[in-house]
Amino acid sequence: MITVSQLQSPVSTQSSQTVATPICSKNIHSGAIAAEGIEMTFHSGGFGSRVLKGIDLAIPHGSIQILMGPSGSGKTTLLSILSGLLTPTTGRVCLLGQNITQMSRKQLSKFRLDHIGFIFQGFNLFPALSAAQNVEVALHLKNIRGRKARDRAHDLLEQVGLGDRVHSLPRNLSGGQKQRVAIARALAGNPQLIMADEPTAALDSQSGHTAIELLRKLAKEEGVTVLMVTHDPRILDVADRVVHLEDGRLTSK
Ligand SMILES: Nc1ncnc2c1ncn2[C@@H]1O[C@H](COP(=O)(O)OP(=O)(O)OP(=O)(O)O)[C@@H](O)[C@H]1O
Repeated sequence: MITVSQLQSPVSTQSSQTVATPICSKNIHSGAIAAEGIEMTFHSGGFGSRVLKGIDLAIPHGSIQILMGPSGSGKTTLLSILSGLLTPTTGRVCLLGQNITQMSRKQLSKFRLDHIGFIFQGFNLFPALSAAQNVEVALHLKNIRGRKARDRAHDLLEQVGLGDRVHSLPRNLSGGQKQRVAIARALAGNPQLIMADEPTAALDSQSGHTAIELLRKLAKEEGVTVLMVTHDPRILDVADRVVHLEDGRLTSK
């Protein structure tokens, strides 16, 4: 599992970027998310554990893709590699036509901030900040401040069904409500890609439905590409494709 603190490395949006951004070749990588020959081996105590054994994946813009598989099969590892949080042992990942595997750390941090919304487990909200302020933090990272940030945060919380809880502190919210604040925060920067690890796991039936409908709308009406790990059967109805990770390889069923 990945925590939000790993996702939110502080990034200066003002940095002067002089290094050219690595571009992917058009023939293979015209979709939103593409991966080629991804392998991942973890080393510990002198042993190597080969978790991913050659993953190829192409996900079109505006689609909802689900990644399933048994516990320990490498779903979180793959999602982390596809979102640039982990570097694969071999292979390359192209997001929105850019080769993230060749990016410098600085380029990658900026790319994630500009283009990816993360909804991962362990929502890690700032305990002293209200729901709205937690969302505003994500907007500040994108240089959206003041009234504009407040209005947008309230609007996002409204969309996830928390319009009446904008001033609540995390300790006064249920697990499902906190998860919805985390979803609102992930959407704050209008990301083109959403990477989610069990986004509806903590949600009751009504909240789960609201979150799923929101993701569906983002994909179908705004062309956002959603890749998520989930076991939630409710999401299968809105998915364009479900891929299964088994024994280090992907199968499409
Ligand atoms: N940083 C790491 N170092 C060593 N091994 C790791 C590391 N991260 C993951 N693993 C191992 O890789 C395998 C896949 O882990 P991963 O968390 O990706 O699986 P998962 O399918 O997401 O599991 P779950 O559904 O239980 O969350 C596991 O055997 C895990 O122990």
